[in-house]
Amino acid sequence: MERTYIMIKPDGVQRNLIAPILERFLAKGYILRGLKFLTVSKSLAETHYADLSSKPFFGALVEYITSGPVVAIALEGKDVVAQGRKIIGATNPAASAPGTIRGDFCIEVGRNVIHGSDSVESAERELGLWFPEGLVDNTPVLLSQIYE
Ligand SMILES: Nc1ncnc2c1ncn2[C@@H]1O[C@H](COP(=O)(O)OP(=O)(O)OP(=O)(O)O)[C@@H](O)[C@H]1O
Repeated sequence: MERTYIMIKPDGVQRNLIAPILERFLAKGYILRGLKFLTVSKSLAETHYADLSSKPFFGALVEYITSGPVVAIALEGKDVVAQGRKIIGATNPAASAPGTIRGDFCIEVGRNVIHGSDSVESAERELGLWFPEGLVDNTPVLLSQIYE
């Protein structure tokens, strides 16, 4: 089944949003396949955001992501990449709908509390980067109550 990479950014961790953010994905029914609390090196941050290296905010973005520990999360589920992005909301919280994570928990684009892969291909690349050891086998016994 499809997988995605979600990351609670340093501001989300510092603002004690780990539990409420995780709750939204797990209550929905997505399966947890990886969970890690770690400090991010500059090189990992630069590799993760390599696509944005020419943007004027790249330096500030790397500084932000390395400013404190993050929570790295691997989730699995039907259409989890696109649905996960909906749960997260628009990149700029000013445009994120209420009810989304960014719409409910943050104000500025440079402090938008969470990351979610934007395509199945980026998800696989990012999961390889953040979980090089592989994911955890985790098949909930209640799977038939989530999927028909
Ligand atoms: N104009 C900007 N000014 C400052 N930071 C920005 C700006 N645009 C994007 N960012 C930061 O860079 C991150 C990556 O930007 P991207 O365009 O990939 O958005 P995204 O895919 O919604 O976000 P993410 O990759 O974090 O899920 C954003 O989440 C935000 O933290």
